[in-house]
Amino acid sequence: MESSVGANGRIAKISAHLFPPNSQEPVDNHFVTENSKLRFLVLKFGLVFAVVVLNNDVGIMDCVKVEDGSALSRGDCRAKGGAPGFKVAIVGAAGGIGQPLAMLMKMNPLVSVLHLYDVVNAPGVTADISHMDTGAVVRGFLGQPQLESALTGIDLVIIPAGVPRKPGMTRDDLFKINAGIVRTICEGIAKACPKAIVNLISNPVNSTVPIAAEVFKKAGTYDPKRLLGVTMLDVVRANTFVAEVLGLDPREVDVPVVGGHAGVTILPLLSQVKPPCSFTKEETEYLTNRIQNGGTEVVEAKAGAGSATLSMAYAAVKFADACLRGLRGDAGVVECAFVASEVTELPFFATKVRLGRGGAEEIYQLGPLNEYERVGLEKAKTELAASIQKGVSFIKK
Ligand SMILES: NC(=O)C1=CN([C@@H]2O[C@H](COP(=O)(O)OP(=O)(O)OC[C@H]3O[C@@H](n4cnc5c(N)ncnc54)[C@H](O)[C@@H]3O)[C@@H](O)[C@H]2O)C=CC1
Ligand SMILES: O=C([O-])CC(=O)C(=O)O
Repeated sequence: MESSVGANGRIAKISAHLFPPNSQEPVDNHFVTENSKLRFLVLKFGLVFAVVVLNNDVGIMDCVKVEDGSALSRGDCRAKGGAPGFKVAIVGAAGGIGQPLAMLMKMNPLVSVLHLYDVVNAPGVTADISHMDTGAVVRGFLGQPQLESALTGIDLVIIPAGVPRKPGMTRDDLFKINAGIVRTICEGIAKACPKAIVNLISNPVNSTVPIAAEVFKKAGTYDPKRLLGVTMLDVVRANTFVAEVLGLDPREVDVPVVGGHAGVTILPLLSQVKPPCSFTKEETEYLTNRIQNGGTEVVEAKAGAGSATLSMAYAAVKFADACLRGLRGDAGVVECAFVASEVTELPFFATKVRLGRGGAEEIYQLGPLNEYERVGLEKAKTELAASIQKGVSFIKK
């Protein structure tokens, strides 16, 4: 491929490899797409960007591939001076959750490479996020043909892909559309990054996690420790609402939330709140209802414009960061997640888990429950059993 800025040897080399012929290999800091018009625009954008960046000796282009296949210079796939880190992919990166999540992950010092994949609008989000002067190198991927490239070599995949609720809908009403989306993405993960940790956000989580597990089992890649349904938003809400009642800073409050991620399956264990405290019956009922219906509260307030996105992006980053610290080998990283479990008779259940190099390395028991929580647990299990079975049957049918 000829370049109009061929006078500069370095740029000529870059331009020759922006879109390697017949290559599935994504090119760093460029949007990879099948659309030739878009390719041309992106190529132009990439060249202009390369000129600016190289002239200013800024590290973000340090990883552009050159003829001999090695990195152009200096950074080996991370921004100049950037600490070694993990490769993270966001699938559904152009969505309401995906965009702020991409922004926050670009700010995370544990991330060295950030892949942004979506079936629409990924070029704009990628260009936008890539201008942030933080360490992670950003690459964008658009559409199904790019899914495998987006996932290759990835350590942690975060999935906020799929449709959100509108007022009057339950999370289960999303199953029809989101089940197929999650299946396709998980087939891609099984092929391209079978050892990655997966953070699954797409609803209904109580069914999509079993779907993902069945896809991985079929592919022979299933490692139950590496598949985590994200229930962090329930914990974030519980901490906030409990702190309000207690008159504390929410950062000082820790509420375990177990079960699943829909209605009565969301079971806050108010008897185990830290710092130790007690609630009246009225407070317990108010808090339990508010935590269980936090998602609906946002759906109704947004009045048709979707569900929680900003608080979810915050919660997703909090959880992803915990997973990355676990991967790094940090001790004592404990968060709640919906995982394969033997804590109850159900095959999946959300509890506190210890995150380590292998994912959810230890799954904690429920601990002592009071009578109110024991009744709640039975209700949660009944609904959860049906949602789990629905997910399993979707793949096994
Ligand atoms: N686990 C949790 O606590 C929460 C889960 N959610 C769920 O997260 C999901 C996403 O919510 P929003 O970001 O608000 O929705 P959104 O509609 O704003 O964004 C979804 C994104 O997914 C993309 N997408 C659709 N099909 C795809 C595919 N096959 N591959 C990759 N990307 C695809 C869309 O193009 C869109 O950009 C919903 O299912 C929602 O219910 C939302 C809030 C909390
Ligand atoms: O309520 C929804 O549909 C989105 C969600 O899962 C939440 O906000 O907890």
